[in-house]
Amino acid sequence: MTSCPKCGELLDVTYHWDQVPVPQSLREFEKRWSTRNNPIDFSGVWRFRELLPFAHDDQIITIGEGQTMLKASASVARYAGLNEDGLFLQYEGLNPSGSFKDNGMTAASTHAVMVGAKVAACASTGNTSASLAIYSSVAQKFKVVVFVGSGKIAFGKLSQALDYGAKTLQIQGDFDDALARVREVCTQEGIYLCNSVNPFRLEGQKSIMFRVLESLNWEVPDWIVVPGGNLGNSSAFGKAFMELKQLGLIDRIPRLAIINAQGANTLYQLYEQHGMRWNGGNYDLDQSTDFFTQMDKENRRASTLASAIEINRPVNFSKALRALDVCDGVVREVDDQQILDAKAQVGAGGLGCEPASAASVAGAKLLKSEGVIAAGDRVVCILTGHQLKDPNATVAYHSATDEHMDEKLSSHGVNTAPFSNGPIVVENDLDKIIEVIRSF
Ligand SMILES: Cc1ncc(COP(=O)(O)O)c(C=O)c1O
Ligand SMILES: N[C@@H](CCOP(=O)(O)O)C(=O)O
Repeated sequence: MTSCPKCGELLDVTYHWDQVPVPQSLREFEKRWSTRNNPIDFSGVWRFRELLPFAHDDQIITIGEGQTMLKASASVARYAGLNEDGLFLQYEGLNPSGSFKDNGMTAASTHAVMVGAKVAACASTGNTSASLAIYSSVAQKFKVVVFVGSGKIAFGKLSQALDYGAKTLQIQGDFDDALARVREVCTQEGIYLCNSVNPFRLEGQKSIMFRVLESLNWEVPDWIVVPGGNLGNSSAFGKAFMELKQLGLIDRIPRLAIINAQGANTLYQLYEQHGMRWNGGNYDLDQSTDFFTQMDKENRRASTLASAIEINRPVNFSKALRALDVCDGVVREVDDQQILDAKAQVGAGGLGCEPASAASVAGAKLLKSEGVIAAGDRVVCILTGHQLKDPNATVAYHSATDEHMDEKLSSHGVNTAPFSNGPIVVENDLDKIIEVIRSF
């Protein structure tokens, strides 16, 4: 069960903190750096286990997730208009399945096995399914069924789920349809659901913020900027900071910027345009209900090249409102042109990422241009997924010219490729090749 049978709201994990041996200072977690030969201490999630204390050590299923890094990028900072030492990229593409989802899936898989699940399922635009499938293939404790919308998954991601042995159901419709359906199926069949409706998954995703703080020598940055899709990450980040503050482990909370793609901007519309707020959970439900009724009436579908955030009905909507409240947050939308341009800058300026991830950098640039982020702020952009996840979008961007744009790009409003770095066709002739190389 992932939601309250009475009100339908998603469940949340809460702890009796007074019964948990929480360290007095975050620095105490550094002790685990020297015991990294223990798999639980090696994990970038479970080495913070006192902050997600729902499993015993011997129950934890880990495959070395969370060995990720925070890296300053001067060139991406310049692109965003920030001071050269002020922009950091939290690179979650280093996870075993290549996206941030592994932080959550180690926790969800652990809980699935704790409750004796034999089958787990998810709907996915690709990364959730890749992550769930790899945990199942390593743990060998439960089978996996994945629901994907037709034509809505990048091949890099689909190939992972297939290879890791998940059964994949391609159903008519998009991610929102697939998620609604898998929720029904899981309830009816008693299957363990691993989307971000699962509160234990979000417990694991809190650790991304613990590692950001750790990399900044436990100093709180000014901003966390994250792409917003189903809003699991933003919800988890808000919970992480809320709990750290309650526990007295940090003295201030960074501001949170959630960046929607323009073609999938439900949160942006409801938060920034309709002024919806958390208000202790007593937000005006009617306002969102009307919004979604209208969405259904018009059969309004999410549409963006950043397929991982092509989501119109974010299930964690209400938890994200809480996160925005905790973190004095803002929401912005960026279009596909801004996303792909930012992606090319991230690629050329360190690490690389998939399209959805680059929404964070595009969003930071936008917020700086609006004066919401100041040039001297310390800004952490979350790069949620590996560069190899969606090669089609990348190659299309780099091969496009102003005269000749890829059809799919232009149908999504991407009409120029200012940072294009496409292959140069050159005759297989030594002199000609050298001439080209010398011209760089
Ligand atoms: C690469 C990538 N970035 C961002 C997101 C959006 O994250 P969230 O759903 O937690 O908002 C997803 C999937 O949801 C994703 O796969
Ligand atoms: N981008 C996601 C969409 C599903 O989100 P989830 O966080 O609810 O699992 C994916 O990779 O499938």
